[in-house]
Amino acid sequence: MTSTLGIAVIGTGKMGAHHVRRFGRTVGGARVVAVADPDGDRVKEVAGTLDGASAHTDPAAAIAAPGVQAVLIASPGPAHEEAIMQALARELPVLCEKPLTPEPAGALRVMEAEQRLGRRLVQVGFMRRHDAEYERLKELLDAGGIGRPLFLHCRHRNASSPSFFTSDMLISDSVVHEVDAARWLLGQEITAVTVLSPRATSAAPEGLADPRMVLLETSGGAVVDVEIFVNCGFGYQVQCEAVGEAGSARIGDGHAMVVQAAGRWGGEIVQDFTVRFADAYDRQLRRWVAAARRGRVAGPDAWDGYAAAAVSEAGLAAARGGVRTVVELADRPALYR
Ligand SMILES: NC(=O)c1ccc[n+]([C@@H]2O[C@H](COP(=O)([O-])OP(=O)(O)OC[C@H]3O[C@@H](n4cnc5c(N)ncnc54)[C@H](O)[C@@H]3O)[C@@H](O)[C@H]2O)c1
Ligand SMILES: O[C@H]1[C@H](O)[C@@H](O)[C@H](O)[C@@H](O)[C@H]1O
Repeated sequence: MTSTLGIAVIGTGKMGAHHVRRFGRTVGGARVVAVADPDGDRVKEVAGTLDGASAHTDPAAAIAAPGVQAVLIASPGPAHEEAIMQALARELPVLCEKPLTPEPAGALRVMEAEQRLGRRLVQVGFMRRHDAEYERLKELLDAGGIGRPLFLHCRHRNASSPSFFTSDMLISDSVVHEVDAARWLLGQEITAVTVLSPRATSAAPEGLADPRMVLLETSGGAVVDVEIFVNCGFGYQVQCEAVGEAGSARIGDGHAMVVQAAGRWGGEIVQDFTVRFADAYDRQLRRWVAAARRGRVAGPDAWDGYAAAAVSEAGLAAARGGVRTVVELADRPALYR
């Protein structure tokens, strides 16, 4: 492998363009050599910011472009599986934005493809696992610092939702982060989901069930509550308080500076994920690049993407039926143990 990893970026919308900017600025050892997006103007604009990257409207062409050694997928969730399969057919390492696939069936097919290859090549962009605060909380829990965990109280607030957001996406696109974080922090699977939908905020677009309260039960007997509120108006907040038998620990309270002046004190609330998780995205990419150069993954894998999708599926059924829904999880293949 050459000293600089050649990357194809599939999907050059908000997140894809963000990742593209990281290569060459905060993430070394890799270079974007091809970009793809069905929106021809968009892909040309992003390619224009790069030195010599080819622009494609067909993702398959970008993945097959000369010099591509790894693939970063940042297209919408329903398009992930097809691009992953094209990358796996070439045995290329993949970093796929969350959700791996919106439904568990697609994730199972991805796992089957990896098992045929006999190795894990797919990493999922659950970037919270690379966030310094989440890492500290995980270390504390693993060291038994607050005793056996009983609860995780989570708040996940976005200032506003994009125009394409649906009520299902509050669960499959947003709460999916808490699902992965809870599985990772606790080292347990999610076994059942309950969803409560209070009266919607008047700030939400017509028909959007926002906010929601999602309750997750875990295989170790803990309970996780998640307030998901994607039109809260005031900013981007992701908080998590773990309560154990011997104490509690909380992350996500504040990230910006506090200014004291003219007889007042105060701070700003960050407005979106690109600011709150900037360091986590950098660390995620650096670790992925380092691992991809060795043909490995460095973080949540296809099993984690599958488990999260299975919980989302149960969550959507719970929301529709108004009842507690048990998560159906396949046996964990040996490759992912
Ligand atoms: N980890 C995070 O915090 C985070 C934050 C935002 C978005 N995301 C994820 O990133 C992905 C993209 O989200 P976004 O906010 O950038 O959306 P976006 O709508 O801004 O961008 C998506 C882009 O993909 C393109 N596209 C559509 N179909 C495609 C296909 N088949 N192949 C390639 N490109 C295609 C669109 O033209 C668009 O330019 C989603 O999976 C989303 O969940 C993750
Ligand atoms: O795609 C985004 C992204 O994953 C953010 O991290 C999350 O806060 C949003 O709710 C979601 O829509």
